Amino acid sequence: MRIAVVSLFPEMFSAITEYGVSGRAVKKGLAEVQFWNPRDFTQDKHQTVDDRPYGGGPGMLMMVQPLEDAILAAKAWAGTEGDCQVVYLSPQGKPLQQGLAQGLANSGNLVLICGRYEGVDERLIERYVDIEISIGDYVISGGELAAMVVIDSLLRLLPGALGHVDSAQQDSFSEGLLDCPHYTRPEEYQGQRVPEVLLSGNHQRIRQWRLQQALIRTWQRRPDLLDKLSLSEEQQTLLSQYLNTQQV
Ligand SMILES: CN1CCN(C(=O)c2nonc2N)CC1
Repeated sequence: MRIAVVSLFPEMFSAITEYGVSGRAVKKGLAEVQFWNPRDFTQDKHQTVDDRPYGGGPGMLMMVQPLEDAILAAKAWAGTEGDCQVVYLSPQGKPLQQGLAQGLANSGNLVLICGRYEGVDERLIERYVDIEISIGDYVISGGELAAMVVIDSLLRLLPGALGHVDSAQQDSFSEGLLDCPHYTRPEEYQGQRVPEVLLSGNHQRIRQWRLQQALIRTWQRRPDLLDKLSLSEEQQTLLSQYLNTQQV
């Protein structure tokens, strides 16, 4: 998988290309990440990359010519092996959720456009962008952090990225549920013991306990997620067992 990033600050991306699960995925060659900086495509001695908005108002936009030339170069690289999707990160985009991350991980190559200043000319979005993606209903200083969140969320889903094939499956949201509680040594910490079932060695009981805890946590913290799910018979039984103890 090739991921082309168009950004004025490519150095920021070492946070995901050089550390942790995402860094190991890149090192293993599960994905190639390359960068195209619009500043390298400027044609003036000052290397200007911003421009004033028509209609006035505060702030600047990314200058069209350097950005477009960077996008074309990125597409040329990302598009050489099959088709590629062009993503623009913005608060106006489709909210990033686990299903979208999985879809991106299963898709072909990607071009990620990171806006700065007040954003980019709408005509470039119309001409080149296949999907706008938002990481949340808030405004950050540029598209780079959002692009890193998108890249990290999809890299960990690539086959071979995680040590244990089940890890991604057991993550929060993998079945539309929040994650269950986790425990490690010591067995007793300041008077609090690890739940006995986790010490039992009974894998079926442990699986069921973890699933029930995930259902309870989702019911308590994100009932909106439960509303979207059609629970399996086992999931319904496990949640009902808990709710019956709560006189809900
Ligand atoms: C131009 N620039 C504005 C700020 N920005 C975001 O707030 C954002 N991106 O993706 N999800 C978000 N929220 C990125 C693009």
